[in-house]
Amino acid sequence: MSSSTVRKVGVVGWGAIGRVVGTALAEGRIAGAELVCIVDNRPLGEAAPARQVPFEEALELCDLIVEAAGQGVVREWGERILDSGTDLLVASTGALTDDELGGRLLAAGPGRVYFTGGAVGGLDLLQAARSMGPLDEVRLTTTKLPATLEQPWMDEELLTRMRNATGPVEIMSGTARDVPVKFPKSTNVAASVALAVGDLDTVRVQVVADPAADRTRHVVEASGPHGAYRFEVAHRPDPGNPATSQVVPHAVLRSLGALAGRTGQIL
Ligand SMILES: NC(=O)C1=CN([C@@H]2O[C@H](COP(=O)(O)OP(=O)(O)OC[C@H]3O[C@@H](n4cnc5c(N)ncnc54)[C@H](O)[C@@H]3O)[C@@H](O)[C@H]2O)C=CC1
Ligand SMILES: O=C([O-])CC(=O)C(=O)O
Repeated sequence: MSSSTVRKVGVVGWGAIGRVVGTALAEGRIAGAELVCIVDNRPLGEAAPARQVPFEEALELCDLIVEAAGQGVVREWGERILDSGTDLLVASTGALTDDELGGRLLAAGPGRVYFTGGAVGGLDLLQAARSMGPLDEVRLTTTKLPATLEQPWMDEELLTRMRNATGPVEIMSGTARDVPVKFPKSTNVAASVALAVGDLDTVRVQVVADPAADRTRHVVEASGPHGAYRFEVAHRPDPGNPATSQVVPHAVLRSLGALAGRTGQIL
């Protein structure tokens, strides 16, 4: 592949996802893509495999930015990235619960916006099913360790119930519009399912804290005029950041492989 076709990638967020993604890129493990720079709001020190740069500089250096930092970065920078002509691969899909932002990102350009499947599977099939007509019912149940679900808005009563739980405790139920706003680092999957089925309000989400959840579980159940679908995953959490499942950076790398033009894989 000539150097002009190699995607110049910047990783925003050097955490559980970004480190694995950036390291694989720096080691040349994704054909057609190279790591050019890293953006993070903390100093990274010398061990990072590429230069840490301010966001504005990343826009000049890269033609593809991987967001692995949080919903706030998508809100603050998404449109500017796309308007500069740089493509954007989003991990924090929960930012798209804001219809207005979603509309602006999808309309922005010349850069193009992509979403990784992240921690959840079956999105390709749900998109295919929805192309035949709207799904009637979609449910997501996410079960995680209680500590990964604690939020600043929770009152003492709820925190105590979660911390003292001896079995599963439902801590929120709502739609894919409501839930990712309340658990911004933990329920992006709800927004990803909604992106696939094309409707935030149809997706009913239940968030469960379970002290026995040594695996993070996402169960998607959907039905419509053309069939019924059920996908269940049970992921080992990242040891450094148990809110994120270990597989997520590898899902991002798979998305990057597709964007960089690798052949022979399932899209
Ligand atoms: N789509 C999916 O299935 C999943 C999506 N996510 C999303 O990915 C995000 C990142 O996940 P992790 O790597 O596990 O988080 P992490 O907390 O381990 O790392 C985030 C990194 O981003 C940096 N950061 C935060 N805000 C920033 C800003 N404004 N500017 C620059 N750097 C900033 C932090 O300093 C940190 O180094 C999560 O917040 C979540 O929104 C996480 C898991 C699954
Ligand atoms: O990693 C996971 O299993 C899911 C997650 O954190 C999210 O949806 O934000």
